[in-house]
Amino acid sequence: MEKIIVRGGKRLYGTVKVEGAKNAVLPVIAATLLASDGKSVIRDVPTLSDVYTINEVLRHLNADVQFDNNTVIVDASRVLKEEAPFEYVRKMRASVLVMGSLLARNGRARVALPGGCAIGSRPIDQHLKGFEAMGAKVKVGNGFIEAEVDGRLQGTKIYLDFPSVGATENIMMAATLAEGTTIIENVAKEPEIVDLANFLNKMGARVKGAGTGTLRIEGVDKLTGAEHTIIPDRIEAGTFMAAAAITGGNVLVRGAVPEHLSSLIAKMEEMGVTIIEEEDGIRVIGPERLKAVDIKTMPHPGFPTDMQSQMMALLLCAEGTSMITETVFENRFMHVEEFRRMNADIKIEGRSVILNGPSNLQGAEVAATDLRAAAALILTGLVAEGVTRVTELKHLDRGYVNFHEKLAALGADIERVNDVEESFVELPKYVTDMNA
Ligand SMILES: CC(=O)N[C@H]1[C@@H](OP(=O)(O)OP(=O)(O)OC[C@H]2O[C@@H](n3ccc(=O)[nH]c3=O)[C@H](O)[C@@H]2O)O[C@H](CO)[C@@H](O)[C@@H]1O
Ligand SMILES: C=C(OP(=O)(O)O)C(=O)O
Repeated sequence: MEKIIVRGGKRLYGTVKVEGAKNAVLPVIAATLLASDGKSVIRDVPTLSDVYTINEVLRHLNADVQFDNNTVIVDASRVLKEEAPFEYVRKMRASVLVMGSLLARNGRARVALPGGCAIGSRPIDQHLKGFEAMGAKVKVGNGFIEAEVDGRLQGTKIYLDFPSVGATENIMMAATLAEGTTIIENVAKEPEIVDLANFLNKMGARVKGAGTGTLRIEGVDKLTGAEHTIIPDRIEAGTFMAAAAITGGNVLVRGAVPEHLSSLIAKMEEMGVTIIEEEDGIRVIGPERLKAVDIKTMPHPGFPTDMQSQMMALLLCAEGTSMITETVFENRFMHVEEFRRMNADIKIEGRSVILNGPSNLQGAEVAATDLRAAAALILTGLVAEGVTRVTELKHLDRGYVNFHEKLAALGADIERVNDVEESFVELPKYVTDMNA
């Protein structure tokens, strides 16, 4: 079994470079399906398992996809198939993002129902409501969602019950080729939405209002492949900012965009962390003692749910009582039990978690429950007494490229091993004394 093994106690120093954003690149690759002409060239693509999965989905749909040197090249000009089967959607829920493009391009899409996952039930009713409002007939049965439209989708007005990131993206993609104008209200304002809109506009779409609460999309007849560079990953950046802060280190997170990270920066400053905006990134200097704060996750520009577990790791080390309230997903506290295995003083009360810090954290064998939990457990291992072993690394590989190598380059005592290769055998004290 693969594990990451961390020995706590090292402060982190140096510079770490942020990759392109996972949550931007997945919808952008899905959007390349809209181009009936020309190739799309997407740069700064991270080598994540999710990227390989979305590329496989596109290949299955009959697009030609190449991925080399952090660049994805897609030629979707051939006739596309219409079905994204369960084997892909099971691996990665974001596979559902091909639905809007397929429906707009083909008039028909058949995508396996995504189902729930470790962080919640995650329905897609808002995506489907949007497609229906644009004239599609949507049928759910036998584990699939089928959407079909006679002729073109029709521009219309859609109000989302919740500013869902995926629904905003899926409906926006579908609307680019609709007849007439689509106005979507109460949309998500995440930087990844803006990145997708910028890419669509380079393809010839007419999308206005990205980053605000209302999108206005004038449908066009045809889209063409375009070139685009993906924005830096604000969650990977935030995770390294947390790594610097938790170890009392001094790290420049190169490529981090301060405007994408305002809520995190504000909370970290409240905790006593020094944040310096430099020309090419954000420098984070951890204090000797972190202060307790309260956090509530919200849609952007609120505090991101994807940083909730990493902040929990940080707050375990803060002095005083903190409360974290999760409002975006109903079940994103699976990591709490794993923190408890590391001796964390933490309890769940409804949709909140109460932490009494600082906990006397101890290394333990823990399992990642989702990708951000994987990162958070590793962060905790950086400061826990003794050795922490983190398993279920398939989650980590969905969202982080070379995570342990980047931490090791900053001075962490960390390695990734297969069980049989594990080199951190705990030797009895008389042996280490003899070797000293
Ligand atoms: C690939 C990607 O970009 N993933 C991100 C995206 O996920 P995703 O796009 O799935 O997240 P959403 O914003 O859609 O979901 C937010 C909330 O809305 C609910 N909901 C959503 C759609 C819907 O039709 N009905 C409904 O009830 C969800 O169950 C959840 O409780 O945004 C989340 C919220 O910032 C992030 O945590 C994920 O990292
Ligand atoms: C929850 C996340 O991703 P996904 O929506 O792909 O599961 C995440 O990036 O933290």
